[in-house]
Amino acid sequence: MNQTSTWEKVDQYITERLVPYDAVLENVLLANQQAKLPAYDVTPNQGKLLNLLAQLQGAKRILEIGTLGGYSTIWLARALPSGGQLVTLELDPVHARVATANISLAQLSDRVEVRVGDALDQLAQMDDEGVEPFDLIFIDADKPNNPNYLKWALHFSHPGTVIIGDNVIREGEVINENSQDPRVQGVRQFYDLLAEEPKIDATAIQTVGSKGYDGFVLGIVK
Ligand SMILES: C[S@@+](CC[C@H](N)C(=O)[O-])C[C@H]1O[C@@H](n2cnc3c(N)ncnc32)[C@H](O)[C@@H]1O
Repeated sequence: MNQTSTWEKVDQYITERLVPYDAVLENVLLANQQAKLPAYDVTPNQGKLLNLLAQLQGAKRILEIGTLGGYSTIWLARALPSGGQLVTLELDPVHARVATANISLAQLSDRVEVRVGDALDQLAQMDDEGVEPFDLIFIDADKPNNPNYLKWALHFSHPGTVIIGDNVIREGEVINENSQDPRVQGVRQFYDLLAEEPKIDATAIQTVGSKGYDGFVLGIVK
């Protein structure tokens, strides 16, 4: 048995025991498939981890960069207390439309705002609007922009804000300094920035993602 398949089998074992079947989330994935969205959503086990981290943090305000069909959005928004708010940023209007319908299906429209457009433009606009800091920020969009998203995440944070970044292992390619893949290089710069940034304390955990062996960066703003 190779390493990746062992990880996948263990992940399946954990999911079967600790992530109960959820009709809404299953329908969300079906709607994404029917709308031909790429299947880049977090896995059920990763979704549950996001939900638990938001609960552990007591997050009342969450920012997500990269919505797709809203699968991770729903996991995160379910952790919000009443009156809580989640803002999610998505470039593709088709993805945003599917996500909006899925969020409505999950009965979370009252607490989720889907903002359509390039995330860097949206973040600058949010700054102009004087949007308040967030308690938890999930970065999961175009990986070459991860260093820019981290800078914005720090800008929209307060001491104690949790910052999470997805796809930071990339089947182990992250350790290939000569990789020609701009996503790998974006993630490597993300690590470099985290390492040199005194405002954040971070590490990464290896998990199984939608495309196999992958992981999350987890950080807390000092
Ligand atoms: C990996 S998917 C997000 C998956 C989602 N977080 C989930 O787990 O269900 C990345 C999303 O980021 C969006 N995206 C890519 N570049 C973007 C950009 N510059 N600004 C905003 N969204 C972007 C893509 O269209 C895609 O829907």
